[in-house]
Order: sequence, then structure tokens, then C-alpha cells
Amino acid sequence: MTSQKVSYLTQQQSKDIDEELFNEYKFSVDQLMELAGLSCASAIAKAYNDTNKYSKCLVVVGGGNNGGDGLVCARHLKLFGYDPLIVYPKRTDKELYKNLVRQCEKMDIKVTDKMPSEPKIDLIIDAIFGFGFSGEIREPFGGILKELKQLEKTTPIISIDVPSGWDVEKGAINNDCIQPECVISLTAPKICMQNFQGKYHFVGGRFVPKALQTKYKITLPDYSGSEQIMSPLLVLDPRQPLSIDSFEFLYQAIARDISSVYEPVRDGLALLAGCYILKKLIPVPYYFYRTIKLYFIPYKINSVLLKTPLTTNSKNNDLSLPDHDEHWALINDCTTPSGCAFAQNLAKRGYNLILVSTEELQEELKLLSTHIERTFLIRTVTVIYRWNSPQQPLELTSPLTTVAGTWSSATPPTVGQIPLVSKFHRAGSFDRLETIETIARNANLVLYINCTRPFNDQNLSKTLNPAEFQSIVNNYLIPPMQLAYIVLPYMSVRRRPAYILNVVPHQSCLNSTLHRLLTIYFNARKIEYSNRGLLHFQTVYLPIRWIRSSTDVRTVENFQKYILSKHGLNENNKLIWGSCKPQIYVDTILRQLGRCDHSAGYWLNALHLTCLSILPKCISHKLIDYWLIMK
Ligand SMILES: NC(=O)C1=CN([C@@H]2O[C@H](COP(=O)(O)OP(=O)(O)OC[C@H]3O[C@@H](n4cnc5c(N)ncnc54)[C@H](O)[C@@H]3O)[C@@H](O)[C@H]2O)[C@H](O)CC1
Ligand SMILES: [K+]
Repeated sequence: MTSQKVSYLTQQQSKDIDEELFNEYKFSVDQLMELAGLSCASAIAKAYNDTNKYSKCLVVVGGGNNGGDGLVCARHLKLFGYDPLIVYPKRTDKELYKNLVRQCEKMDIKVTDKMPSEPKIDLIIDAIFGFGFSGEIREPFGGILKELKQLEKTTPIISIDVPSGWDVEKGAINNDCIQPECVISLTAPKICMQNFQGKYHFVGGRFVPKALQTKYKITLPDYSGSEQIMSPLLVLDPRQPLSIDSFEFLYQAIARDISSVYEPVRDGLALLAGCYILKKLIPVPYYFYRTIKLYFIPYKINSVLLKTPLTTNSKNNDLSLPDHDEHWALINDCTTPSGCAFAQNLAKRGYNLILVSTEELQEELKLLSTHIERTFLIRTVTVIYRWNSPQQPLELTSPLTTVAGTWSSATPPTVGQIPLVSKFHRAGSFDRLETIETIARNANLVLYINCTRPFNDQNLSKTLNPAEFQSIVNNYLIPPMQLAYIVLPYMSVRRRPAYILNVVPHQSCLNSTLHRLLTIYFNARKIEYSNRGLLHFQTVYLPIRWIRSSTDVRTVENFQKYILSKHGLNENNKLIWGSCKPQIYVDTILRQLGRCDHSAGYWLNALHLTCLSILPKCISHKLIDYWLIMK
């Protein structure tokens, strides 16, 4: 099991380790700088891998070793196909630095003293100050940082080791501080990174010998294979009682909210909690746990919400899994971006996974399973199952064997002719971002669009059989729960306003089970956060016919542009799309929609992609009003 937690270093610790590397371990500065700069370039190439979109890189270099890292990084970026330009206002009069500059110039990288006027830049690499920074910012860097702060609105800033101008421990001390989109911590993150809210955080600089790590009692990244960088886990401030993605947390939160509202549900949750504890102590057959989670709880909720008697004719679907005394987690819909994220997060923590998806996504499921097994060295079992046709028996593929140690990142596995890595890059969500964490860290505005099949509420309360109900719970409940219990609390703690609109495609969904459940959850949350006035939840009806008839929305891209322009938002606003694999998603949704008009499904899906998007620093009340007028 690999633990990905890393220690945060104080300024003094960083300096001590640095000094010891040079004095005791006899590394030379240029050796470590080369590795540091290479890590930075590798991280940039990973996060901003489209060299057509991100070509021109402005590397702003300071007078210390952080600046040296920047010079090395520029050279590697050039080799990776980027087009760097170096701004080096205060040159260091040392042989090492002169050589680094010469190497760059010899590679056709321009080195200037001043910031270019009206630059056309795709990325900014901030190599001004690292852990050596202290006191008031002295010129010319004060002026340069002000310029960077302006450029930040349109261009991503990537900071090497520490965002320049930040206190190494206290972080951004005022609103003038730059807010980089990406930081590459070297050796280990500095304490200021505990409050980092940008999109990417990497750790690089893989050069610290084990003995030094032991001496300073610090946890350093557990790099896999020959990797030079890794993404650290989101480590929350221990004073905050939240765990971002644990199932325990989810169920604790549900238990707290629901049981205060509906007594009958408490039994189910008590049983679940008991079962959970039992499962931790002794091996419990997996299907027992699953039965409770997937059948008993929904029935309990059903019986309360729909005022129908609890039915007990559930079939005993024996999963025939061997009993394990390890931790297993089941991920429903694991081929969706958030499912992938969940799977990856749990795998990182050493959970073995039962990955569930539908038969159209079998190939993806297989790829996901293999990739996760090989990356995290855990075991997976894949299950093909469609929740909304419960008569279909659970089909369990044979457990895949663990292939520890036989795979290297230089030769990614292929399925047919398709290398796994490119497949998932195209598919999006996989190793680039952990969707849930990204949303939680960045979102100011999350719109959740419920884009599954509209259903008739009358039928729901009168004729819905338990199996149908189960399908609804599985289809409708899980994504809002992720929002309600993972994304929202995290945003609240970070004092970020959240407006959740549950946009429904049909009037019959206005008072749906989902709406009622969300209302219960949000009311409970509101009490907790109401004083801050940060939380807003509303279900609104967006007619399908409008989406279908609107001429402005012929493609997903158009639609995104349309939404932005409609709300006076600049197209340059950086959007992070919640879901990155529209085509697969569209296919699935279309099939799920079944009887529905395909174009409606398509546009609903486009809407889903659009509205799960995150608009940093531009919460627009107008946007909310607009949706409400649509209603
Ligand atoms: N062990 C490692 O992790 C390694 C990290 N490396 C990189 O080195 C920097 C730290 O380098 P150092 O030279 O000690 O300090 P800085 O570059 O952060 O800054 C010194 C530089 O900045 C000037 N300065 C300081 N304060 C101010 C101020 N208030 N206003 C203006 N100028 C200021 C100072 O005069 C110097 O010129 C670390 O972060 C890593 O990026 C090594 O490359 C390898 C080992
Ligand atoms: K920096």
C-alpha cells in the first residue's frame, strides 16, 4: 500500500535540509538544481500537455536558487517542445548562473532584463523567490509581481517551490499576492501550501536520501517507479473535522442529517454503522455489506419519503466474492469522471475496489481496472451491471491478478492498438485531475444538472416497485450526495459561496424524490452554515424544448461560449469542465434515456458538462437569476 501523504516544511527545516544536502551529503548545487528544474518542466508538461495551446512560456527568474531552477526548467521546456522566453532582471554574478544563461541562449531561448510589453503568453513560470524569501519585496520584483497579478486573470501562473511574494509559512498575506494555478513543491511542500487552492499541486525534486528523511522525521513523497513528480493528496488541516472522500465520512454525514429528521431511517443507518465497524474488526462477507448499503438503506428511505410500506422481497444476489479481511469499496458508475476520481482516491489509500459499470463501457472498465491495479497495487473486481434494469443478474468477471512490478511508465500497457495512457488522456478525467478534489478546491459556483430520464411523480408514488425505486436511488442519489457531502462542506469550510441548482428537464421532476432528499440534506447543512449565508439550493425546471429550439447552441463549445457571453463573462475566464469525456457520456446518456428524444439527451448532456463547470472568481448572480427566469 502506498501512502501519498507528505510533510509540510517550515522555512527553517527547508534551509536545514538544503544545507545538509550540500555540506554533509556533498551534492553540488547544479546537480540538485538540474533535478529540481527537470521536475518542474515534467510537471508542466503533464498538466499543460497541449503544446499547441500552451506554447509561449514566460519564465520570470529571481536572483537565488529558485531562479536557477527556473533557468533549468526553461531549458527542459524547450526540449519538450515549448517556446520559453526568460525575464532575468537581476543577474547573479556567479559562474553557475552565467553558464545556465549561456546554455539557454545557445538553445535559442531569449533572455531579457525586462518584462515584454503586450506579451502574448500562454503560461507564466514564476521562479522569482523560493524558500529563501523574507521581508518586504524589494524592486524590481515588487513591480514585476504586480504585473503578474494582472496577467494572472488571463494566463495560468506556475510557481516553482513557493508562490513568489507569499510568506513561506503564512502563505498569501494580502490580496496583492499572486494566486498561481499550479505549484511544484521541491523536496516537500512548504507550510504555506496548506492553504493552496489552485488547480494543480505537484511535488518534485526526488533527491533526498532516506537517512536525511529519517533524521528530520518527515514523510516525503512515495514516488512510483521512475517518476520524478507526484501529486500529493489533499491533506486537510487537522483542525477541520472533514475527510474529503471517505465513505465513513459520507455515512457519518448522512446519519447525522437524516436521523435528526426521519427516525425510521436511523435503524438502517445504525445497522450500517454496526456493520461497518464489524467489517473493520472481522471479515464480513462482502455481499452482506452491499445488501445493506444498496438495498436496505434505499428501502428505508423509500418507506419514509414515499410513505409506502417497506417491501422485503429483495433477491439475494450473492456476489460469490471470497471473504477478505482487507478493505474493499464498491464504486458505482466508475467509468464517469467522478467515479474514476473516487476509485483513484480510494485505491491510493489501499482499498481494493469493486468497479461497477455498464456493458457499453466494458472496455473502459477493463482499462480502468488494469490501470488502477498497476498504479496502486491493489486488487480490483469488475462488475457489469445496469442499475436501472435490476432483473439483469450481476455478472462478475474473474478477479484480475495483481501485476506488481512488471509495468513501467515507459511502456504503458495497450489494449488492442490503443495505449492505455493516450486513451485515458483523451478520455480526460483520469490522471490529469481528480475531479472531485478539483471541484472542491476551485469551485465558486457548482451547478448540478440532473440529466437522467424524467419520470412521472404520480407513478412514482403509486406504482413504483422496489426494484424501480432502487434504480432511481442509484441514479439520482449518488452524484448529489457527492456534492452535498464532499464538495459543499469543503467549500463552506473554505468560505466559498456555493449555489447549487438542481436543474430538471421535466416538470414532473420538480418535486421528485431527489428534490426532497436534497432539501433535507441542504436544510441540515444550512443550519450549520447559515450564519455565513453561503449556501443556496434550488430546483429549477429548464424546458427541453428551449434547449432544442435554441439556435445558439449547436455544439458543446458554442453552448459554453453562449453561457459565458449571456452572463457578461469574458471568454478568457478559465473554465474547468466537470466532465471531460463528452462523447462517451453522451452515448451513455442517450442509451439511458431510451424513449427520450436523442437531441434532448444530447443537449441535456451538453448542459450537464457546461454547468458542472467551475468559474473561478466570477460568481455571477446574474447567472442564477437567468436560470430562475428560464423557469
Ligand atoms: N533542497 C531543495 O529543495 C532545493 C531547492 N532549490 C531551490 O532553491 C530555492 C531556495 O533558494 P535560495 O537561493 O536559498 O533562495 P530563493 O531563491 O528563494 O531566494 C533568494 C533570492 O531572493 C532574494 N530575496 C529574498 N527576499 C527578498 C525580498 N524580500 N525582496 C527581494 N528579493 C529577495 C535574495 O536576495 C536572493 O537573491 C528553493 O526554493 C528551490 O527552488 C535548489 O535548486 C535545489 C535544492
Ligand atoms: K517561485
